[in-house]
Amino acid sequence: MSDQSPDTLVVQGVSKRFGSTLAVNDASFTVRRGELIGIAGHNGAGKSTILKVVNGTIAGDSGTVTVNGIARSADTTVAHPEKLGVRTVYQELSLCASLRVDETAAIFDHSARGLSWRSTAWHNLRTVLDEMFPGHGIRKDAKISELSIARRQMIECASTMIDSTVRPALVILDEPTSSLDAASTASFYAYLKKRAAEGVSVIITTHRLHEMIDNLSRIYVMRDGQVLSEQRAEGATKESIVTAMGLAAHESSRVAPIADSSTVTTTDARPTTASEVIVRLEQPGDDGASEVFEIRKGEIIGFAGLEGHGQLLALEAVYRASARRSGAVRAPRRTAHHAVSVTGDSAYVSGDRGVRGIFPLWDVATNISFSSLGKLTAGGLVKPKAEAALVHEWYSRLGIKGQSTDPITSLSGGTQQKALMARAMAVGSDLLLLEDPTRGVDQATKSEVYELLRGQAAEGQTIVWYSTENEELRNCDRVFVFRVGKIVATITGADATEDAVIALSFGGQDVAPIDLEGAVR
Ligand SMILES: Nc1ncnc2c1ncn2[C@@H]1O[C@H](COP(=O)(O)OP(=O)(O)OP(=O)(O)O)[C@@H](O)[C@H]1O
Repeated sequence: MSDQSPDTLVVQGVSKRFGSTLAVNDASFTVRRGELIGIAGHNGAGKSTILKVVNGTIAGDSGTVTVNGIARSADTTVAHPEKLGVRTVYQELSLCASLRVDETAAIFDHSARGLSWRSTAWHNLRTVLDEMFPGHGIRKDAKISELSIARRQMIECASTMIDSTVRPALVILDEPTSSLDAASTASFYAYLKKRAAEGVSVIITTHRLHEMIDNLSRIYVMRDGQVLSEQRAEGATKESIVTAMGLAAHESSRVAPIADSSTVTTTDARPTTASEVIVRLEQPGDDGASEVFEIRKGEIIGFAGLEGHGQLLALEAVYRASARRSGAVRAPRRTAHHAVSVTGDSAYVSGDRGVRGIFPLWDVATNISFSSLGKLTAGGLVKPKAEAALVHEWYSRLGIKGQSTDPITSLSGGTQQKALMARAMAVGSDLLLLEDPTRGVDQATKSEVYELLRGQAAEGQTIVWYSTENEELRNCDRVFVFRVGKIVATITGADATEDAVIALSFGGQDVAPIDLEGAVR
């Protein structure tokens, strides 16, 4: 890039307060033309807030924001940031559930006019989607409500790059890959690098720190509202970023040593103990005989694979097959690929916290205690002290910050996720079913969550854990890898490296387009 080009973004001295919370404190940073930069920080550090002040969605209290040489006071909002070439993907996805994909595309694409507006908009969106996420499998007539969270995330990301009436100059991506698998994430960053070379500037926040290090040029680190340091991505390490965030730079102690993927064992990864079988998944084998996969009491099992290959369908089937009471058994549940039976009750942490997770009108405490009210009740009335004690316990176990009487929506995204984890873990069910449970959660808390899960498992709770973050699968005892709806490999957690999981997901061959989950989630 020419040194003569003006910086795409200059943020100077921006502050923003919500009541007693100083969310952003005198923050300054710069993004040059064609740069991919990251903003890292602990949950609640102020990342989403500063980005909303930059795009003018919310008014700051002080400071200035200069986009492409045009300065404005940070205390003014902007009605149409896209007219300034500023596009944003928010952490909480914002697509309208009742629209079709092509109708959704037209909202972002102001060049889609006239009788053929739908097809113009779809053509422009699909052009980006095909390059950003090859094999995305998204149809123009699908309703947004029918799409998985990963596919909605893909649509939001692609929509920022459509060359509409005003070309994108600054693209702001708040946790854009939090539901994407490794293959989609890799193609996404390859696309961003190409657009950056054409002059588009990009700001990304993510708690997947290795993504920042591998793909961006500079990383700003926020801590308690302040932009405290800047690191060149080349040379930065996870530890250097976590330390700058002010978090203990401890990796999970039990994470297994990285195995050589050539030695991955796929045939003999059976549970080592002979404890009670809690989940039984049966699927037809290639030779017509059925294959049975058992999950035993106290095991941590990962469900892995490329997005949309049946992991979530299986996880939901396990949930639906579980009983209302601990220890009870229900009739097996049949899906297209599996017959599932479960002994005992379960609690489920949804990966789609905006739609299937939080109760947005309730306070934090009620969001946490809701699923445990049965054990907090006497004579039909909730015991306030017992409820407060439960909320207090989980606040401290997961390091939740913020008043428990505040609306859940006033918490940062990662902190809301912690509240959802607390809700499910507090139930004390036989089975804990996790769908990308650490989505948006910072590195230090992740390590604590991993430890908590191991503690729960040691006490006899069985955990089934779907994750798009292959790195965290190493915390599992065993990992089931799915391809085209079926379990194709079972490996030990120690063998579950990113390379091994990807290799098994593809199975050394082209897999069918990812379209198993889309129509049902
Ligand atoms: N609308 C709001 N009302 C009240 N407080 C808010 C509001 N939005 C954000 N906050 C507070 O501002 C602080 C910064 O939140 P922000 O969402 O910017 O953090 P973040 O760095 O993006 O966190 P995360 O990594 O969890 O997404 C938090 O303490 C949060 O509770």
